[in-house]
Amino acid sequence: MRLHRNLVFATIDALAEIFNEGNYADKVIEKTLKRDKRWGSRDRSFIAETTYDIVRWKRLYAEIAEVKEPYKREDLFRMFAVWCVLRGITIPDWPQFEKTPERRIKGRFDELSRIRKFRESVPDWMDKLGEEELGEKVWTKELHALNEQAPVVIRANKLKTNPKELAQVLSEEGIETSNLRNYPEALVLKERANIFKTKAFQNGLFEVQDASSQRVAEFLDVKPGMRVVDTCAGAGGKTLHLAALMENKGQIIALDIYGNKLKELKRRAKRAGAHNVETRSIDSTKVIKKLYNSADRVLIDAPCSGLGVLSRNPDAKWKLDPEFLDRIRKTQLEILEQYSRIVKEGGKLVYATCSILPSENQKQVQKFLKTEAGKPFRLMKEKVILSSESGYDGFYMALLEKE
Ligand SMILES: C[S@@+](CC[C@H](N)C(=O)[O-])C[C@H]1O[C@@H](n2cnc3c(N)ncnc32)[C@H](O)[C@@H]1O
Repeated sequence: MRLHRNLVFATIDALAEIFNEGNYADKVIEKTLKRDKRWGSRDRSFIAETTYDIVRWKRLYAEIAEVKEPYKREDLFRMFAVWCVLRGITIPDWPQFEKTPERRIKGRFDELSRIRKFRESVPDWMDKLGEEELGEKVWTKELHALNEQAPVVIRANKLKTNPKELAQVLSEEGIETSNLRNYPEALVLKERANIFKTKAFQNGLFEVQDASSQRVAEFLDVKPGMRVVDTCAGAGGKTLHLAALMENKGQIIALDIYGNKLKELKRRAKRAGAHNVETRSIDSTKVIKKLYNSADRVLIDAPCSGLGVLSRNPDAKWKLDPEFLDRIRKTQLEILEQYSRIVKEGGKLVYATCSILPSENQKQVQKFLKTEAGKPFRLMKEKVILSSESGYDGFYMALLEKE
């Protein structure tokens, strides 16, 4: 691989913004890719993938390069040189890479690879917590899986198409996919591509949604004609899936505390042809109280650490901290206690997170069942999806019935 100066410089600029200014990697990359219209798809994927790679391996690379935060530009070039050496890419003879100690880099890599927190590149506190909660064996395997690049999975929108037909349409647009066994609506891309540009996407034939995430709406056991409340709907990944499972019949009320996310949800629902979705912003407790005892099904896709989706969002390793986790666990329990009241008698509730920590998952459900609001509920089943076992995101979901 020959490195192009403008692409490497764009990557270094993006890294400076992510590491030193604390901006979100996806947003920074999106902005960086708009910088030069002449960049083709290969150039764009070089910038995106290299930036994500160096974000993912930040601790390991910084340790090998012997640099400390806040990183100066020359430090970022040193980390970039580590990336090159470990991938067997010839270092260009630019002044920025003068005297790159290739042998020393390889030696340091071998040394540090013996220690999990360096090998898998995570902060000390996260490594300790993961081991405490999951045990040494599971955490080691899981962490390794969460450092793999995530495959691109899409969900065929059954309101408009089916996986077979969609695969054909995408193939005609030059995008090859394969089926995913046991995931009835999913297709996985054989090669990464900018699928948002396809006509199929613009016509609402699919959504990008990880395979594990596609399990959540299924778990809620919805039927056409039901009244369903999606309480933490965000931009509507699961809402749209629910609409498809309900064949557009019945009612879905999508809630979130952020109005801008719900705006995006509405745009996506229109594209997907989902007509039974109504959005409501939670701007006071009244919004929730008005819905008490009214829904056949309630989904709580709770805000969480996102530790199950590190392969998609490696940035979270550096943005999360133990205080945030404490706060989010409190919020999760409050949400469970309040929003569960929306379920009517005989109705069902799914509590889901994209975390793999029992303290955000099973333990929260157990705590909830002991509260006043939890008393009428019975845990019907729960599913723990580990990335190391499924090959997709880590997720948790619990189905509860109100008796
Ligand atoms: C895991 S995300 C939801 C993802 C979304 N369901 C999807 O499938 O695309 C959690 C969502 O909860 C929202 N949220 C955070 N605190 C909340 C609260 N107290 N009540 C309702 N929603 C909340 C966040 O804005 C975020 O959109």
